[in-house]
Amino acid sequence: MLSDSLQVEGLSKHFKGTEKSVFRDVSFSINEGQSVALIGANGAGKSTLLRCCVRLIEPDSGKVSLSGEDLSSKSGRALKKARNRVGFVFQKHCLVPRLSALTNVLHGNLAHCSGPRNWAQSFARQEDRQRALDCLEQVGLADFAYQRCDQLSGGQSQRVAIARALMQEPRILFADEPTASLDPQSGELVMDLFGRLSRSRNLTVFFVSHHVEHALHYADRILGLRSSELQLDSASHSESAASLREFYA
Ligand SMILES: Nc1ncnc2c1ncn2[C@@H]1O[C@H](COP(=O)(O)OP(=O)(O)OP(=O)(O)O)[C@@H](O)[C@H]1O
Repeated sequence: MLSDSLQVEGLSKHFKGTEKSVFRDVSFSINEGQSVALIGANGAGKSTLLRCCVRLIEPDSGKVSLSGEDLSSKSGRALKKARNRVGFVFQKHCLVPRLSALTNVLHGNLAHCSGPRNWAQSFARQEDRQRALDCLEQVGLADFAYQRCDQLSGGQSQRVAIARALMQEPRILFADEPTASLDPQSGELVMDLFGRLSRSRNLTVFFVSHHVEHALHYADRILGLRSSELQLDSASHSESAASLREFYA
């Protein structure tokens, strides 16, 4: 499986009409197959940074590259194509509730399709349906393929959202507080899944979390945003729950 590295150089963002910059001059890089956690207090700028990395939010300055390919200079179709290499999992899983798990996962393939957007409902090719079933199998939900998503629990829904991201065949996965709405056990399941995917597919994973234990256990490296700066970039084995909690003080 191909995976991407991420290089971020001197990224800054200031929203118009607000007093101070969300972050200034942030630089870091993530190697292929690495799992990296981003921590920081509420409002520190974690979601904004994640989105600026793929220009879902436009940074004011700085450069972002995927495996050395500069995203900052791209626009239109070229930017969309590069972005298709990035899978996104959000805190709110954004599934279509009345559709089955399988159809929602098939939507992950839309980025690679040129035909009409409603094809996924009934005209998916057999090989795509099989691939979607395989993605559901990987997240342990093969038996729920034909269940409507509004009949799934929060943890199951989040795993469908991960299967949808996998359907896109991403080379790097961004996850923004993927366990925020889950109970501790479902949260562990989802994080275990990221760990497994990172190892088995050599998938690069960049996730935001408020759980210092998740950051310590599931990430190779931990980044921390505070006072508009990247103040922590450290191997997780050099940190402890106490040292990370201090970061929130
Ligand atoms: N579109 C926007 N316009 C103006 N300000 C914004 C916008 N989006 C975010 N902000 C501000 O930028 C700051 C960082 O927000 P962001 O959501 O990135 O923080 P966060 O670290 O992800 O927070 P949380 O842990 O609460 O999810 C906040 O002060 C927020 O109010």
